[in-house]
Amino acid sequence: MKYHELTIYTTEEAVEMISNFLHEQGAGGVSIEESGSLERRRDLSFGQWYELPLNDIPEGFVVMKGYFNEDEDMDAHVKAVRPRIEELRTYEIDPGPADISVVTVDENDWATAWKQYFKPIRVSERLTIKPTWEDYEATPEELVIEIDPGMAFGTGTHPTTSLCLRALESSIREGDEVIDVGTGSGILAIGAVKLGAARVLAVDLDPVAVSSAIENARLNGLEDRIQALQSDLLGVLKISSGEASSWSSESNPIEAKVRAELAARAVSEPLIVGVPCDLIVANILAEIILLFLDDVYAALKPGGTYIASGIYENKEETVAAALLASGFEIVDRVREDKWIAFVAAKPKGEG
Ligand SMILES: C[S@@+](CC[C@H](N)C(=O)[O-])C[C@H]1O[C@@H](n2cnc3c(N)ncnc32)[C@H](O)[C@@H]1O
Repeated sequence: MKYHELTIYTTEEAVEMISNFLHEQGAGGVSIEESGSLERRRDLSFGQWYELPLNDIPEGFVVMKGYFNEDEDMDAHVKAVRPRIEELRTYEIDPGPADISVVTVDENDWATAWKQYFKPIRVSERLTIKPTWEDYEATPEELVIEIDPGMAFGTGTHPTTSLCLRALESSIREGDEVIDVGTGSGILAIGAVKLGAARVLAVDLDPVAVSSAIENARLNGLEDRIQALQSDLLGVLKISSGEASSWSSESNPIEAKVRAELAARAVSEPLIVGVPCDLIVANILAEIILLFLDDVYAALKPGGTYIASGIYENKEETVAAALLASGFEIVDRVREDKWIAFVAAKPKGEG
């Protein structure tokens, strides 16, 4: 299968806006190559992210790539995006040269090109992430997460992921039942079990991520303790409890599909995590975190922990206020680069 790759040469200050434009045009993923950086930053809503070699992009500039399906009308997308980028200048955001080009790439090249830059990495005191294709000799106290993220987000080297893994390391108690929302490659679910969780329900809206999480759970020998399902946020809990009042199959086709699947497998595959559970972790965008705080609160036991990541510094106070308004206590804020993860607790004695 082939993809169109739309490339825009622009500035760091315009990145967030242009990324939104590309998503609004229907890009399935966006990658960002920065000056002197080893990283492509994460896609802002879909979750694609991978590493690149050092490059010669000047300081302050970036190369963004939006990925579109083969059958998309790329001329129309370029026509739609170009004036919106130019309009940024009227808001005193400088998009730089904003050159746009389109090439068609083979999915296989795209899906595997990053692999050579993904190496074993120690992300916390005890956890090391190891690509499945690399040799690595772990020390006895190290917990190794084997990962082949494929097309799903979650190599563990992105700050939003490593913040979650560190927060999990300090929060998980032996035998905890955990839900991982937006599991991507399943990296946090696997990390949670390695750190002592009894079982993890791992959900993602993207079926590619669900398959990747299932495969990675298997690679780590944890298929009995990690259940990966497609779900829009915590929608799967409502389906399994038979409570479907807040949405209908017409308005949410994914949930309709999941409901049908669960109904078909209801006897053979009930949810492996009891709700309310001990800990929920979500590494998704701040905007999405804000959408389902009440559902997270309801799905946690009193005294339970919520680790919320994927929050860029400009959204820190909005998320903090929303957590408090939903009834959570903020236990900790951890940061890396300009990303923040919150560790919050549902107060003991709350129903
Ligand atoms: C930033 S990635 C996190 C992946 C992994 N948990 C990690 O920490 O590296 C965010 C993930 O959330 C998923 N996602 C986005 N919106 C979602 C939604 N409404 N419901 C469930 N998952 C969603 C994306 O498909 C993506 O896999």
